[in-house]
Amino acid sequence: MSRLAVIAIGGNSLIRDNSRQTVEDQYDAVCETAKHIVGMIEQEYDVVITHGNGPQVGFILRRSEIASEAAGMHSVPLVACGADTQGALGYQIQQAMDNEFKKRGLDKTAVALVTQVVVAADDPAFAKPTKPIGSFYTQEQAAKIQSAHPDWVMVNDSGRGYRRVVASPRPREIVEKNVIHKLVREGYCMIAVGGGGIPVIRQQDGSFKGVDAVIDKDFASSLLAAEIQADELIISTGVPKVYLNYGKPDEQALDQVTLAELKEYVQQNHFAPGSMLPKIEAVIRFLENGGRKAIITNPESLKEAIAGKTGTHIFK
Ligand SMILES: Nc1ncnc2c1ncn2[C@@H]1O[C@H](COP(=O)(O)OP(=O)(O)O)[C@@H](O)[C@H]1O
Ligand SMILES: NC(=O)OP(=O)(O)O
Repeated sequence: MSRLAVIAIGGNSLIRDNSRQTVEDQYDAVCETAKHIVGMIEQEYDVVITHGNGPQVGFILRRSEIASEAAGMHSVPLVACGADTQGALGYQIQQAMDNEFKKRGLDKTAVALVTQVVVAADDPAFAKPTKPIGSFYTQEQAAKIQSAHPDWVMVNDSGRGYRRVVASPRPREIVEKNVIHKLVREGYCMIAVGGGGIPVIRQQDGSFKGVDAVIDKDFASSLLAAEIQADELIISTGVPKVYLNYGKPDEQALDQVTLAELKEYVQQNHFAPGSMLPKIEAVIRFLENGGRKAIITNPESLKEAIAGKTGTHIFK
């Protein structure tokens, strides 16, 4: 049987730089990533692709707020903005994967599945926003925005600029996990848990209700990978490997690491909160919940990484 992998694509990795943020630019980046994932599928992998939406969900929310302020249009709740990103990015990934399958003569079909993820209504994250969304601002821009929008919470996002943050509760259950598992094992290339999943709470009568938040896609991907008993969790982001002393003169790439060593490095603060740290925590959760192997690398290194030639490989 093929190996089953959940592969998480970063929302930032689809926005290549601040001057290239159009929908067409994003599709180019998606096509580039799709080529690398199809290369992986050719190596006997069944794949569930998950993706981030941090930049995209923030753009949609801001557009809606501006239209509401300027033209009295109805505003769009954050949960609906997240659902919009699942559809729009899911469409792009599905089309790019299908086109690449055809180009290479592979009899495969990609399916983007709208995915809801259950969170706890009393998750403390609702009172303490931490998830960066939308554009990056300079310190001066951020100060101006903050005085115009006193209700916004803004943070410095890993030294890359200032961003608005929203609540990011912990994912607890993936509502559509069984259908994702069934379809991927039937040979479909699944695209699921987009943007970390649409956050919903389970009400007393058992019904679901959407809530305004953005779930971390690495945490949701880790949960999905554990729930469908994936062989590997692969996190595709902006760097080929994880580093100790990242960005410093004595930076050191990690090739193979055990779970115990990784936990040590977390204690030593090697991973930036809001960027690499959530990925590391997602890997730790996957390995503690029955997973055996995780890889962190960038899209262009995927094929080499699954062959063990690059990337950071983490084992139990
Ligand atoms: N220790 C580290 N090793 C490698 N990259 C790191 C480290 N600490 C922080 N980073 C940064 O984290 C980034 C990945 O986070 P981010 O861009 O938020 O993810 P995503 O691809 O999911 O959008 C890398 O591109 C790198 O700039
Ligand atoms: N939802 C989410 O985690 O998105 P990013 O990966 O783009 O931050």
